[in-house]
Amino acid sequence: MGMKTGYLPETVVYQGTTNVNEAKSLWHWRVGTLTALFIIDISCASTLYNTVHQWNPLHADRKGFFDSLFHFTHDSSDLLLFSILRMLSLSGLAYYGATLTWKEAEKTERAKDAKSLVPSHLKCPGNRKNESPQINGESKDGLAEPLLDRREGTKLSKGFEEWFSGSSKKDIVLFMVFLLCTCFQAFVGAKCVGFYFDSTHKMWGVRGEVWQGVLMGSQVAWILAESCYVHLVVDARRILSRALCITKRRKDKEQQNQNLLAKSARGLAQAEGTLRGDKGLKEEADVDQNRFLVRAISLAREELCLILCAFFCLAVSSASGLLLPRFQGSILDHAINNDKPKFKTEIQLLIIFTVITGLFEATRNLCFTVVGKRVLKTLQDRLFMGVIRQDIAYFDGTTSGELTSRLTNDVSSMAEPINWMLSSIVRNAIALVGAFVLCFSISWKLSMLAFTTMAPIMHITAVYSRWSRELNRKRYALLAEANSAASEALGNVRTVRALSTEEVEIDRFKSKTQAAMQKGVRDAFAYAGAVAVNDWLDLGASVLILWYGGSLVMQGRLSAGKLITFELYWNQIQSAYQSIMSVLMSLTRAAGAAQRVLSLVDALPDIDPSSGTVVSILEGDIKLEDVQFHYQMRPQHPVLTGVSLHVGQGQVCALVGRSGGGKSTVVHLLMRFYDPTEGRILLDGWDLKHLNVKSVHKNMGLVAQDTQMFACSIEENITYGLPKYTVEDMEEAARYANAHDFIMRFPDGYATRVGERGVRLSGGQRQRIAIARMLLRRPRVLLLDEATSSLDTESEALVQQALDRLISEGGRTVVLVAHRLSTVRNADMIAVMEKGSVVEQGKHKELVELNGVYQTLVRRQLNKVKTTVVSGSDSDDNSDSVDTSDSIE
Ligand SMILES: Nc1ncnc2c1ncn2[C@@H]1O[C@H](COP(=O)(O)OP(=O)(O)OP(=O)(O)O)[C@@H](O)[C@H]1O
Repeated sequence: MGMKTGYLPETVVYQGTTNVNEAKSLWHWRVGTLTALFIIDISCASTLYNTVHQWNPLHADRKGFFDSLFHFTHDSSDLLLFSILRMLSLSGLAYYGATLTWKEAEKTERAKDAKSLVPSHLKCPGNRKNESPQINGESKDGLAEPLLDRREGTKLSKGFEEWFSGSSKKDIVLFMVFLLCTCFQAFVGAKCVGFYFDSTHKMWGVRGEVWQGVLMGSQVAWILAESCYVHLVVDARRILSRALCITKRRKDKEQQNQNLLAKSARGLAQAEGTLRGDKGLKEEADVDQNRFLVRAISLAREELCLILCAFFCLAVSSASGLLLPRFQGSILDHAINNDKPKFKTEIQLLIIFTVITGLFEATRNLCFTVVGKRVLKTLQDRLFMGVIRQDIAYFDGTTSGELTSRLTNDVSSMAEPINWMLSSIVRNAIALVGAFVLCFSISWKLSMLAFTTMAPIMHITAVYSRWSRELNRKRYALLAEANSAASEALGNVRTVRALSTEEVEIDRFKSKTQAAMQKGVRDAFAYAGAVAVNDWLDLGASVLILWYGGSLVMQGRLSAGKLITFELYWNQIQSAYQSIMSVLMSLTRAAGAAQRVLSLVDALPDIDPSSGTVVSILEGDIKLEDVQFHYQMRPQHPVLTGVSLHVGQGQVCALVGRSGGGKSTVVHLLMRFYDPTEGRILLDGWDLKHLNVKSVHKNMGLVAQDTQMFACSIEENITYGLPKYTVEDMEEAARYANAHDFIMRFPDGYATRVGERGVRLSGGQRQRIAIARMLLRRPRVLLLDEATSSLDTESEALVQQALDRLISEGGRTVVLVAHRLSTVRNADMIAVMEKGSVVEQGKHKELVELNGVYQTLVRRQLNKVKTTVVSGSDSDDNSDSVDTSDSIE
């Protein structure tokens, strides 16, 4: 089951419950549950009230403290009273939370309609044009209060803000509700086991016991219903904290609000580390432990044979394991009764079943561990596939450190619980249910009493899980930031050393790990607290069992062996429950990591490299029609504002202009790293958007400004991505790029390893290898983005020679971001770019005669050359990309 990943408006990241209808349906569902519970509760209590019963007559003569406390007569009016009290308090709180939820969610909904105020590229979904809400001031109905909500620093309506101000207040209320339910649970439990039904009224006796059972069962449900209240509050907050909303109407503040809204929207649109495609931000669906469980199971499905084998072993070991306490109890009974033959048989059976259990347990463990390891591998592969296919826009908004963290930390955190979850959950679930049934078969009253502690334990675990999930999500994000800081520092280690900023980098790294550690410690404290309270409750249950079970033994209504069997089953239930809980808790912890992993595994890129029409050979006719573009990380800064350009087949087009004019961006769009925001790019008359990117790239060669090398040999770098090649071809390409000679001077020749990102080569050498790589592919369209920028004058001349040769061969369309005037001068067409558009276009001579930007550009550079020659120093102004190393005259 995959998570849906849909587009979001650029302004808002919605997650989970986001609209009023959903909030209302949640509310209805939960209120329905509460009402049903209340009806069961009241009917049981009133039925018991009318049933002939009394406090256990065996205790009638006692006059201790507890006896006076629990000195019930025939009626159980106290039960009724408690039911009503509890129902009123819990429902009242839930209702209050829900009412606020509605109000605020409706405000949010209305606020979304205010999108007409937002600039078109920052619009929210939904539209009701007849309202013009504002951020500050009063609404036309005078009801709404300032309501501009961001992830942090939420500014909500007064009542709601007050309600949520100080989470301690909320926690106290929740704790009180929990306490109320728990106390009542204990009270009803103690009272019910003490009921004695008049045996002369047989019908009443049976019914009474049934109602008694249902009433005690409903207690468990009641305590869990407390979570209803928590959910209402949490959902309300989620709705509010995830919506960007405005609610007011006041004309004189419209402009201010627009700016504020656009600013907030930009904040979200440019947020780093968020999932984005070429078309904008994407929704990362929440992964809670249930979803995680489902995904884990679907991942493990591929190992069906091993899993089936493991389940078979599990079934055998669980069944024989469940019988062990029975043997242990009856061995004790036979020992007490001095029944030697039966004693011997039972001992033999115990040994046989112990051996069987151990054997199948070990096999089960082995199978599940192997499955776990395979799942980890599948997950790692899928994540890497998911990451590498993302749009370039996604990589603009993230760091390699963050991605490495996902590939390492997050994947192993996610896979770790899967490892033992498979083996643990099912085994313990079987043990839990089996022991539960067997406990009831021994004594239902004893079971009822013992289970009164179950609901509080479940509640505490659930509260901790909720809290811990959020905390761990933040912890993993901090770890990713630490990773990012480390890889950035290590990637730029020369700059760090040159500027002696080691301490700065260490502090940066430490601050992240420290924050992550603090969150981990908080989690450890909370975990220890939850475990401690659960252990106490557990011990309390054991005391109850021994107290009530012991009195049953003393009355002769239960054998000592059965009491021991019960105790053993109870321990089994406890340990099975705790194991399940610790798996669920680790699932909770891992859910944060899972969200980060699965969001990427599921996210499909907007520009899918393998879809679209496949072209085998491109002619090389390029047309840009009114192309507009802005980068997502800077949506307010249009880079191309309407570029129209036609480069015919076999033509050479030089893009020149000031730095930042958008020349490289044109090259990026031609490579389809991004799609234009408006306008079209046509290749041989085909809209580039409809062509298969992979097939287009086979026909295109790009040499970019920043040469990218892999940490392998020179040969592997030159032939990168080619399934077949001959050494002759490779050497020819290297010769063409004037790289062969320097390569052969290395002792290992083409086998020389270049180090990470080619650090063992000079910039010029790297660039020549990149050119050789491109030449070997013999592309129909060459894109040269300042391909010789890192070369010294001598090697630049050599490389330029190679490029000129290639260009002069003809038949290839070349788009080059100009670096040398000689190349520019010879180009079939020169396009001068300024502020995102082509301001002049033509041949060198025509442009010089035009006396416009091009001429100014050239003239300024000529002056610069003269100044440099006169002063004998280099100019530090590199802002123009037409080099002056050649004279144009
Ligand atoms: N990935 C990116 N995200 C956001 N903005 C970007 C990105 N890449 C480039 N820009 C911005 O886009 C504008 C155009 O950049 P571009 O690299 O196309 O200019 P250029 O004309 O090639 O400059 P130069 O001659 O210096 O290489 C610049 O203002 C730059 O800051």
